[in-house]
Amino acid sequence: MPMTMIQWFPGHMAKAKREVQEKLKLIDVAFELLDARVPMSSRNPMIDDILGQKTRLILLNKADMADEAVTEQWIRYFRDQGRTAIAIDAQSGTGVKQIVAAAKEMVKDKFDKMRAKGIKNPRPVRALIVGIPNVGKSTLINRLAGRHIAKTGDKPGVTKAQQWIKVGKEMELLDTPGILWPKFEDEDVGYRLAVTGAIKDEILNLQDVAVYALRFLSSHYPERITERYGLDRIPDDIVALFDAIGRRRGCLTGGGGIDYDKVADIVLYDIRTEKLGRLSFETPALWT
Ligand SMILES: Nc1nc2c(ncn2[C@@H]2O[C@H](COP(=O)(O)OP(=O)(O)OP(=O)(O)O)[C@@H](O)[C@H]2O)c(=O)[nH]1
Repeated sequence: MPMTMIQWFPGHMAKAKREVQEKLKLIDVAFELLDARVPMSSRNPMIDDILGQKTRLILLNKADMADEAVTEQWIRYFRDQGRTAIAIDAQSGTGVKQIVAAAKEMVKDKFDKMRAKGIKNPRPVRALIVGIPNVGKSTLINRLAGRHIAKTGDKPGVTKAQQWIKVGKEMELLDTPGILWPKFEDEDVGYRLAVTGAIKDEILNLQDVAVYALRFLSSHYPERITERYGLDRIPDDIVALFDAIGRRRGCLTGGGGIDYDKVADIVLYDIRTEKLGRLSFETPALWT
């Protein structure tokens, strides 16, 4: 469901939190699904409070689109905080096999205790996926299930019983993920989610989003910009950069000026379809 379909009023946030906490009672491990390109911006700001002491595995999804070196930095960053994070691509399945093994390892003590109490064959490890909209929860559920599980979404008045999806013999996953909200009040977060396509383009001004993206890319990946748009160098002035890309791409208005909306469209399209290569829009250094 696109982000715009969900109205995150305080009451809805409280309800979402309550729903996730109800589900936590049923599971051994929570999979916190983040976007590898923007792990902090795609994180729920209250996640530590919501998950409490529940065993948690961080999954950096869409790693296929992220800068590999930066993803490694994030894995180390989380490790330094005592958390386990693994990079995955739910769409193609890369890394997904590691999930069951990592989850089993994390709940080993709990299951060893069950065995010590005389339970010979403890039940499969039970898990729940939580994450903000569009981070890939349904894609991962389908990937782990090995088949298509219909999205349930919020249907007023329809309460559906929780179903367990079998993931091989050793794991069971709740069929409905926990949907949480991102940190709306932070402007950078909003822009990063917009650049990566998690927030619908209608919510923010497209030119603003492209300005944000080009500024970031100019300082972090300058050669990608110069190569892609055939520029000798990146102009210091952002309008001059829009002009240069616009001229290269023939984004002209009737009067011969530059069509900035068109330039913004092209740049964001190029980012989201990997025409500029694999990109990460935040590094741990920005958050420490
Ligand atoms: N490149 C890439 N795209 C992915 C990956 N996982 C999911 N996607 C895409 O991301 C988009 C959102 O995926 P969904 O699975 O619908 O996300 P969701 O978290 O269930 O979204 P909501 O229903 O809004 O909560 C879809 O277009 C997916 O195809 C991935 O690992 N790599």
